[in-house]
Amino acid sequence: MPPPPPTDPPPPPAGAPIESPAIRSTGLLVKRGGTTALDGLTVAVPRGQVVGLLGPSGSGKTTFMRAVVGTQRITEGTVQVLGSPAGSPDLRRRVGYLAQGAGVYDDLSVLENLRYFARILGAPATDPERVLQETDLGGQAGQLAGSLSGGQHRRVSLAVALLGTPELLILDEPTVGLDPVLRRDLWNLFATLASRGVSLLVSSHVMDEANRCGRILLLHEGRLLADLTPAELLERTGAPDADTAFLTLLGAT
Ligand SMILES: Nc1ncnc2c1ncn2[C@@H]1O[C@H](COP(=O)(O)OP(=O)(O)OP(=O)(O)O)[C@@H](O)[C@H]1O
Repeated sequence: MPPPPPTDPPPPPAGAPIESPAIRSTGLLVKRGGTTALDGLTVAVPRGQVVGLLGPSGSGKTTFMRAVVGTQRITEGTVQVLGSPAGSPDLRRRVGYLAQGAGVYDDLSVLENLRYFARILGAPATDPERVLQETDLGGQAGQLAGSLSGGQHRRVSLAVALLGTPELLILDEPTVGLDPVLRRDLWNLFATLASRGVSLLVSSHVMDEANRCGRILLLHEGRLLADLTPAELLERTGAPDADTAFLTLLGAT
């Protein structure tokens, strides 16, 4: 009998310590106004995977992402990103961030926007063309950003986040407003980037998208409800799909 073909190593079991994670937060407490947005969040995001950050509206996803990129004032705790404290100057070019409502210049064309941001980041001159193709915006290169559809506009912001080939991508709801074909294409792009070693943290409301992630972090009221693989999510809850599984977990708290 020939030996069985090599297979990928299995993902670490839930709760196993992760060596040298892309992101590690410890006891992260964030108060925004009178609200506790993150309530002592301790979590590790592994490298080289697509990690989904999921949870209901107001559960703290955006706040966590802001803490990771260093734009969120932290009340207590620490966040380490690629081995440095969040917000360190050396992380600026190593981390790409797609914020909710991320701004591009509406009075510049798509390509002009990308060239502008590439210059600021010191990205290679060939990068704008590359990210245009990756986000399927080649046909809109010369169009003013202000005249794009909502989904196209969102993809320009995503293209900006991809400039410079960052090691870590923080993408806050990148697939909002996109049709199913574009959503599928983007998740395929995320998987390709992860296979090249890029670490991705991707937030979503759409539980269905959990299935496209290597690992998922479920947030609820600023706390970590679960840290597991999509298969473990279904196994643990006995639910037929991610939506039902999440509702089951929420009901169990
Ligand atoms: N600028 C702010 N001032 C006060 N409270 C805020 C502010 N921004 C967010 N919050 C509160 O912090 C908590 C976490 O919000 P956050 O935006 O991180 O959640 P989210 O999971 O990203 O939600 P959504 O999916 O709706 O974007 C919520 O209770 C929210 O009301």
